[in-house]
Amino acid sequence: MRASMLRFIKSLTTSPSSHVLRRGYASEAVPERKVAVLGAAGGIGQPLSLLMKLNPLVSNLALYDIANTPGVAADVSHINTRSEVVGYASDAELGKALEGADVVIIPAGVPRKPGMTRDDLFNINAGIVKGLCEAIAKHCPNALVNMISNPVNSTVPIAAEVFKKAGTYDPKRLFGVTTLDVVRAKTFYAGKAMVPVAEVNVPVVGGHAGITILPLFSQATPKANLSDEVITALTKRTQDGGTEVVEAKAGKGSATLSMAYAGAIFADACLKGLNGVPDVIECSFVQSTVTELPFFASRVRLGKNGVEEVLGLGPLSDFEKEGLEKLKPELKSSIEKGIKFATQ
Ligand SMILES: NC(=O)C1=CN([C@@H]2O[C@H](COP(=O)(O)OP(=O)(O)OC[C@H]3O[C@@H](n4cnc5c(N)ncnc54)[C@H](O)[C@@H]3O)[C@@H](O)[C@H]2O)C=CC1
Ligand SMILES: O=C([O-])CC(=O)C(=O)O
Repeated sequence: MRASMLRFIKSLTTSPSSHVLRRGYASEAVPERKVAVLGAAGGIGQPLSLLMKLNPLVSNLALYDIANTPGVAADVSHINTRSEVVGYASDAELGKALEGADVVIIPAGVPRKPGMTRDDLFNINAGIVKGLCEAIAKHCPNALVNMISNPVNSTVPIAAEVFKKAGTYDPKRLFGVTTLDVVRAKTFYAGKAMVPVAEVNVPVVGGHAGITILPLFSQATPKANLSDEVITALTKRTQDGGTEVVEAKAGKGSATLSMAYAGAIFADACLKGLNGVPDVIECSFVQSTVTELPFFASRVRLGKNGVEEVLGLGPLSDFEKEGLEKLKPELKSSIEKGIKFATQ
């Protein structure tokens, strides 16, 4: 997945776009696909919009934000790639931004500052996500929704409840984006295992906050003989990856560039699935029966209707089994908090 993303970015800088459209994404003509980014002018939204503009699977790119959209949309629209770009700048234009969207990516909302948990964002972001999901239910109920706004462990259940209330809920079409956890786990593992990072695969399961993020390094490939101490340290660094960036940015927000990259990888996977590309698998926080919790992140096979199959956890080490039991109470309460907010 990552290799193909790098390939298409490289191809865009060396080839005319008509040429790019014929490259390896599908054997037949590439279908029209509309992607809407909600929160497009933000720290994540801007580089994510750029990356979606570079994606040859996108034919229409709708950029929506409540502030600074016209500048971002004008800027991105000058790039000579396939998609047509339209900016939507106010609540009144949200419906038009969403109409006909195949994939809606939501990085709208406030980011953390040092000392905050993701849950501290709940009071502001829950309301933002609820409003945006009500509009999605109305204007593009069949879209695949990629939820980036934190706390993901609660915003995904909020979205599900909003869609249930509107009568449009399809669990196959709602995704919490946890790809950044996978991106980090791959990078950190490659550094310790001394293997080429592009070849690394590591599933990350659970949720997207602190100890609810559970990287399964026992299943990492290429295999490496890492000590228990190193695995413990790698696990902690992956769980604290967001905080590492928040602290380094010292009050100027959280991960934006690596998140845009991760969001673009996940949206690309959704588009490939919609287009019928086989064996597209990514980790995501989805409605799940993998554990007793109603939502859980694990590997998911993507297809023409969104989630084709939620894959199981596979064999876990004792350390991972312990981590799984430890994360459940926190994840459960974050899920319940989201459901309560949306149903009250
Ligand atoms: N899932 C993940 O792995 C990650 C999630 N995040 C989360 O993504 C969210 C956004 O982060 P940043 O882009 O850094 O924040 P930011 O503050 O730079 O950008 C947020 C954007 O959302 C816009 N916005 C606010 N309310 C809106 C609404 N009702 N409709 C449309 N747009 C609206 C703002 O105008 C702003 O442009 C945060 O909640 C952050 O915690 C961040 C990194 C990783
Ligand atoms: O840590 C944060 O607040 C942002 C985030 O979710 C991440 O970087 O994983």
